[in-house]
Amino acid sequence: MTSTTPAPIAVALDAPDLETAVAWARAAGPHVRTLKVGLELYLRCGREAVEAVRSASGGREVFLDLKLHDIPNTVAGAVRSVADLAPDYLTVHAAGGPAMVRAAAEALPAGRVTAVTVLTSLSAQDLDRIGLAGPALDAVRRLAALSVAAGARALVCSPQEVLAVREEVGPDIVLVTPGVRPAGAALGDQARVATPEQALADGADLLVIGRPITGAADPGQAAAGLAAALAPGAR
Ligand SMILES: O=c1ccn([C@@H]2O[C@H](COP(=O)(O)O)[C@@H](O)[C@H]2O)c(=O)[nH]1
Repeated sequence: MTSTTPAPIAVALDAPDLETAVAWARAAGPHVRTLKVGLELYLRCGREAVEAVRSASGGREVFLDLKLHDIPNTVAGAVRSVADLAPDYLTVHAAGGPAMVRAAAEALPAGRVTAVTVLTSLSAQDLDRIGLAGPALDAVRRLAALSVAAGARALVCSPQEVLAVREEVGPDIVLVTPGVRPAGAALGDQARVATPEQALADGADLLVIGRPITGAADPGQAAAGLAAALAPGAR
C-alpha cells in the first residue's frame, strides 16, 4: 500500500547500522513526509547516512537530529559542517540560550533550525530534580518564545504542550512532537506523551515516531497503517 499524500510523520531511524536504517527508510518512505537521522546513526555512519537515507526514501525530507548544545561559536561551526547536507530540519537545544540559537540559525539560512525545548523523556519529577521547578509547560513556553525570537523556525515540544506553544508562537513556526504513541503502544523511555491523533488535533505539524514503526515486524506496514489512520478523511 502506498499513501498518495505522505503523512506528517518523521520516522526516527535509530538504527545500529546503515543497512538497517536504509531498509527502514525504503519501507516507510512511501508513507511519510520525513526521515529522521539521530545521534545513534549519525555518530556511527556520519554524513553517508544522510545521503543514503534521502536516496532510499525517494527524496523525502531529512531531519538531522543532532541536538547541538555548546557555546555559540562552536555551534555555528558545527552547523556549517553539516549545512551542505541540506537538512530540512537541524536540532539544537533551546537551553543553549538565545545567542547559541541565533548563531545556528545564521549558519543554516536555507534549513530550519529546530529548537528542542524540554526533552519528552523528562517527567515533572525529573524536571524538579534538575532544578527546573514548576510545570514542564512553563519551561517549554519560555524556551519556545526565546528560540523563535532568536531565529528558530521550528520547535520540538511534547504533544502535551503543543496547544500552548502554538498560542505562544503563532501559526508560522513548525511544531514537531516526539513522545507520540498510538493507543496501547509501549511508552519506553518517553514520559510526556499523547496519541498521534491527539497531537495533530492540538496543532502539531510533524510527529516524530520511532519504535512504534521501526520495532514492528513489518515497519513498512506499520508506517502505512499510521498514515492511513491519520489521513484527513480518517480522523
Ligand atoms: O524531546 C525529544 C527530542 C527528540 N526525541 C527523539 O525522537 C525520537 C523518538 O523515538 P521513539 O522511538 O518514538 O521514542 C528519538 O529519536 C529521540 O531521540 C525525543 O524522543 N524527544
